[in-house]
Amino acid sequence: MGIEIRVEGLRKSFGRQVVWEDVTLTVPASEISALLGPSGTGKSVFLKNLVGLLRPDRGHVYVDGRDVPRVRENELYEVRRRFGVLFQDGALFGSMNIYDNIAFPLREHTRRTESEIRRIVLEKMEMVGLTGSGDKLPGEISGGMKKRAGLARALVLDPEVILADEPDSGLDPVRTAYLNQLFVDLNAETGATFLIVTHDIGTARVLPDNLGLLFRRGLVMFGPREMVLSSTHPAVDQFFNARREGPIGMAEEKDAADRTAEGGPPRTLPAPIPPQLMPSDGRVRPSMRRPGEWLAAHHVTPPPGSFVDETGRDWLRDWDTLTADHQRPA
Ligand SMILES: Nc1ncnc2c1ncn2[C@@H]1O[C@H](COP(=O)(O)OP(=O)(O)OP(=O)(O)O)[C@@H](O)[C@H]1O
Repeated sequence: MGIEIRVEGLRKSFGRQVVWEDVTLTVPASEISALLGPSGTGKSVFLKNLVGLLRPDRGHVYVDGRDVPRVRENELYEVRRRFGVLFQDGALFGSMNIYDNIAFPLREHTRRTESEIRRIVLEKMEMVGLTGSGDKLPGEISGGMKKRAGLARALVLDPEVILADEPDSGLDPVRTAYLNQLFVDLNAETGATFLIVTHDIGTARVLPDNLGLLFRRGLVMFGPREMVLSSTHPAVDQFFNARREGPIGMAEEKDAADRTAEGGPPRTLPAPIPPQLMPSDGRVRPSMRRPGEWLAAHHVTPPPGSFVDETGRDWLRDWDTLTADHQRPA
């Protein structure tokens, strides 16, 4: 099962450059959360602070009662064991085949026998769809396969939290859709907490239970997907609707406060909220909310056309029928 990560008043700078300050949020246990933000807003730095690879200037990161920035070096190892981290490029060892790459954390951090290791590695390879590719070197496989190999390696120690830094960067839309489905399926199967950094608004709109946006040295918003996708906050609306008008500029130095006035109010309605991805094996994830649940509870009207999928099915209206079908064994 997953664990929650509670972040309080976190600040990080490099020299005189403040990356972000006063970041406070709770990444809920066993849910899928995604963190977005313009380039350079410190998303990768944030993930590194969670696992103690970087130390914040101040603030707390509570993981199961331990405050990560303040644990001793030997305790840090215990904390890190609970995380599986998928780095941007998969971070595979180029000279090792895929099997040995995936087996690496087990050989390094456990006393398991080679036959136990083999069972675990083959199981994780099957989970990510890499069965039969164990003998290949990283240089011989595609970018998408490298990401899945990195994911399998992140899974071998059965982590309670999975952090993935731009797992979809460089992938075509079809591979991205498969990878997103894989995240949903893994979350349903393992119950781990997922925090995914992505630039892909398509991913952000359909994959997570919760969404966050980093901008202007802070966390602008973090909360349920429906809340963020229906928000009228200028930066949130601009980012998740990919608009030019709004406070976010071409480069960080153009992200000046007065851009809101410059851009003026958005001239078009926000995009409809799509239905969330469901596990492919017919399960319903515990954190999966009814479409429109958050909106109804907060008296927010969703943008027109929301919750209708590409086949024209209306998930808001027909949720009971659609999920009844979904849960019926094939
Ligand atoms: N070890 C470091 N030393 C100094 N500065 C750093 C270090 N790591 C990151 N930075 C700076 O911190 C800022 C945030 O970097 P980070 O990689 O977290 O951004 P990001 O939001 O993940 O960007 P992108 O979306 O482009 O990947 C950048 O200005 C970067 O140059």
